[in-house]
Amino acid sequence: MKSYKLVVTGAGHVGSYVLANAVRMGMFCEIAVIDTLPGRAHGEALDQLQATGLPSLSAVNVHAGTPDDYRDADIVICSAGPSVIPDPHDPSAEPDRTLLTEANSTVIRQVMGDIAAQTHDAVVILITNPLDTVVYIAENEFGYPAGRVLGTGTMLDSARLRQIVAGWCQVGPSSVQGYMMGEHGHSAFPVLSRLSVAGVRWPELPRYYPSCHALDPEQVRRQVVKSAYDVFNAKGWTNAGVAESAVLLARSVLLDERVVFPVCSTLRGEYGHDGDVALSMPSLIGRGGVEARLPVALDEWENEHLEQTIAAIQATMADAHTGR
Ligand SMILES: NC(=O)c1ccc[n+]([C@@H]2O[C@H](COP(=O)([O-])OP(=O)(O)OC[C@H]3O[C@@H](n4cnc5c(N)ncnc54)[C@H](O)[C@@H]3O)[C@@H](O)[C@H]2O)c1
Repeated sequence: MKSYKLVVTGAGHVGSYVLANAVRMGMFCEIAVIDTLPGRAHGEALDQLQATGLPSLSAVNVHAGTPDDYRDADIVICSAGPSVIPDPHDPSAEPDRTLLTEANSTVIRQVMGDIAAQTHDAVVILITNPLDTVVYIAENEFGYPAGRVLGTGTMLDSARLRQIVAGWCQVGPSSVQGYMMGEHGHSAFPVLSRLSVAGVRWPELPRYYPSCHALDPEQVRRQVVKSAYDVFNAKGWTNAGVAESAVLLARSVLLDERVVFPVCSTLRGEYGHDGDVALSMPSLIGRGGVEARLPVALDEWENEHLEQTIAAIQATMADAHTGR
């Protein structure tokens, strides 16, 4: 029977949560943890290893790793590199993730170089921001096979959207189908033309769910984008939603689930773009990573926002000296 190995690269607020969720998922027999901060990978790995002494967890060989661990990895989840930090003088500030472009384009080039030197088989799931530019660099600068590099992208933004709509309708979030597209950042937009609550489309929601008032798309968009900063400004970082997204993606790959998630990858002809931008859109996830992108037709407002988000991502890509 095949036993699966995960490498978690970057074991800060996000990576340590990924590690905890991955241990609890019970699908990996080995997890290697890599971090440049002395002691961090060892400490996080040892902490999780000790937790496996409890009967609720399966036995997992969790240990500090080196780049050699990429060689036989099935999955790599990377959250290496700094995050933006709250402004102590402005508790409602929304610092743009693109502030990280210079630092994290260097980090991803180093990490992806290490991965590509050891394997072209592992599916690499990226979290590091600015996510879309980081994915573009990793996918296009290292000769890695198509589909095997992806970013959690707007999976997290989409979870926030569904949770917010569920609150408006007073239903459980699993009754909401819908997603955000574009940049994992300020220019992400909701695809309301495709959103439904158990089949009831967006314009009809107030009729069936009186607590849900008609809102224009821009208000929805702003609320979802702001919701990230509600967490960020309160606790200093975000980690729960993105860690769950990454581990869910890992499971979908390992089980070849062929489920559709809004993840980030480089467009190859979709929406008239071929190899010049990476963004999140509905994508089929299976054993090969991103097995297909599904370019759903968008309405006029959504198409305008698609162009705006592409322009925003390409500006960041230019700052990172990548792209065409
Ligand atoms: N995509 C998303 O939805 C999402 C959500 C939250 C955070 N993030 C991003 O994830 C990243 C990590 O966030 P965090 O809050 O965990 O930050 P953090 O500062 O707590 O942790 C980052 C870790 O990366 C390590 N690191 C730095 N360079 C490294 C390298 N070259 N190799 C290995 N490890 C390295 C650091 O030592 C640190 O432990 C940030 O870029 C953040 O913006 C993305």
